[in-house]
Amino acid sequence: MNRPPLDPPVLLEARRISRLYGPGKGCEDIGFRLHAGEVLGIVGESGSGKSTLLRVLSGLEAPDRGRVLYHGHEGELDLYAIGEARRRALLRLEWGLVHQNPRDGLRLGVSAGANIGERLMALGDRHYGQLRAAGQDWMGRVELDPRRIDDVPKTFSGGMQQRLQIARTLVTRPNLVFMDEPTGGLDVSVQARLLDMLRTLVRELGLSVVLVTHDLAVARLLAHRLMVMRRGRVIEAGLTDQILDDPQHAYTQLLVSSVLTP
Ligand SMILES: Nc1ncnc2c1ncn2[C@@H]1O[C@H](COP(=O)(O)OP(=O)(O)OP(=O)(O)O)[C@@H](O)[C@H]1O
Repeated sequence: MNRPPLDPPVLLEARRISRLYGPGKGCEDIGFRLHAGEVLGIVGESGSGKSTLLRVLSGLEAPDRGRVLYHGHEGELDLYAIGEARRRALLRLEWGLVHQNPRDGLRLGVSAGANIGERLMALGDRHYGQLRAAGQDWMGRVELDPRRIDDVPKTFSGGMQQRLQIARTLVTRPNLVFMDEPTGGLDVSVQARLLDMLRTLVRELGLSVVLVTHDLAVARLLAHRLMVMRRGRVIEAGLTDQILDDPQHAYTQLLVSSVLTP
């Protein structure tokens, strides 16, 4: 993907973040800036610290050291200097989180329409007809049959559940989206279609995304920039095409030549 034009404002900034469970386990001394409209991919083999970093960035786990700054509707917020309640509110109202396993992001026992409408209701939307219309509209956008709006996600396939989770996340037009292996755990053909759909949505909505993936094909298609992690540290960072076409670090070269990809 090409970089977005102009020089959009910084949305999220990580300053020397560390969260370590043991030597090389977790993430260490990570710094970057995410600009509005940009997709930042965090890649690396299993255990390199990608999910730990994402949890810290998305307000779910405090770092041992460092700061996460978010430049949102209220100006600059230091994520771990504000209270837990405000952090949770950010995740509910301004951010979106797409889990690898849709079951972690959906309420399986309530209808597809309610799953989508719920986040809008959290923003104050109470009009039943509008919530239902938004549910149908978003089901269509993620290529789910809107006639299944009253069905519960338990009756959907894994790929369909992931689409629904994406609809539920994006319906509120979040300012910032975190995605953890959004196509992981799905059949290859299902992955390809989902990836295509995600790419279209990211482009159309101009989403700002932090994306964790071990799959370089996913990173290539979605991310403008990449950070390559190994044993908790970023060993290489830059534009996606540069990193994947001309990796400088020996580990990245191995990763790109697929030797290390699971
Ligand atoms: N809560 C925890 N307690 C102890 N160790 C942890 C915890 N969470 C992660 N780790 C360890 O930190 C390291 C990094 O894990 P993390 O899940 O961040 O890696 P990852 O790159 O996301 O891997 P994967 O792709 O397999 O999810 C691993 O060695 C893991 O065992």
